[in-house]
Amino acid sequence: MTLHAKNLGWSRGGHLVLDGVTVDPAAGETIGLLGPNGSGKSSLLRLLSGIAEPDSGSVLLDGTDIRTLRRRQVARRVAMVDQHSDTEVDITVLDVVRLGRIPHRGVFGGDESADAAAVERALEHTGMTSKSHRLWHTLSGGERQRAQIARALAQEPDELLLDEPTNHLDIQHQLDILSLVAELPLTSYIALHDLNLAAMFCDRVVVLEAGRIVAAGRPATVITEALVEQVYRVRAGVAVDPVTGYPTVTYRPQFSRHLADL
Ligand SMILES: Nc1ncnc2c1ncn2[C@@H]1O[C@H](COP(=O)(O)OP(=O)(O)OP(=O)(O)O)[C@@H](O)[C@H]1O
Repeated sequence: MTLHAKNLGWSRGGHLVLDGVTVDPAAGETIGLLGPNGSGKSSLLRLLSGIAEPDSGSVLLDGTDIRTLRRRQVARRVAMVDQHSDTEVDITVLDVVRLGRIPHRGVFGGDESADAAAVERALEHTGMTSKSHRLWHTLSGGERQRAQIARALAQEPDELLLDEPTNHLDIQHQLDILSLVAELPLTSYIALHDLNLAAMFCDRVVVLEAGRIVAAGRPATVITEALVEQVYRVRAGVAVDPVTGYPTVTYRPQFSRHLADL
């Protein structure tokens, strides 16, 4: 059940962006979306969030097509942090995180103590408590990213969609955010470029190439030298770390390409 992509097809500007994409996570799983630039990861997240509608196939939330659900019903269950989550308005971190509570407010308001507790937990989980009164424009890129993740966590979703959530974060915060997401009792889809982080934190990975799934399964099965070469056109060594058991990718210099140009 949970949030399920069923045979999704989506075209934009005469170009087939997603073609027959099916992903059916078990509740609580962390799904890594991998693939080169333009392979369709963000587009898949947009369809899963309901921001955009597929041309064919469907997105199912516990078996119900999300097109038949009200926006608020979806927003109470599904939170998204996209690559361009930003704000022009100069509000504080606390205000940004409080936005996550909007789907939980009814006509007569909401439960203020539940809202405050959810916001406090989200700030704490993302290490942003001490910065909660800072204005948005004073934050670094990584702090903004953590504030947006806090906003999504304050929403208390069952399903979390993250588009490259680590791209502005230092190593410590990359590991902190991904281990938090992996440990929370949420189903999450995370678009990632870092194959080693995907191997460490994802239960399953789905590899997209030109809008189609070319491999899917446990990271140790999917992340292989052959796959990295086929999908990313990069030579790499993949070894299983004897301590963690995770596959670890080491990239090889691409000298042959330069030599071929000489
Ligand atoms: N609205 C649109 N109009 C035209 N083309 C689009 C539109 N949205 C997406 N595309 C195209 O669809 C393809 C997939 O884009 P998408 O952003 O989903 O890829 P991605 O895997 O997330 O890439 P990246 O790693 O660069 O973020 C790209 O070729 C992109 O140019």
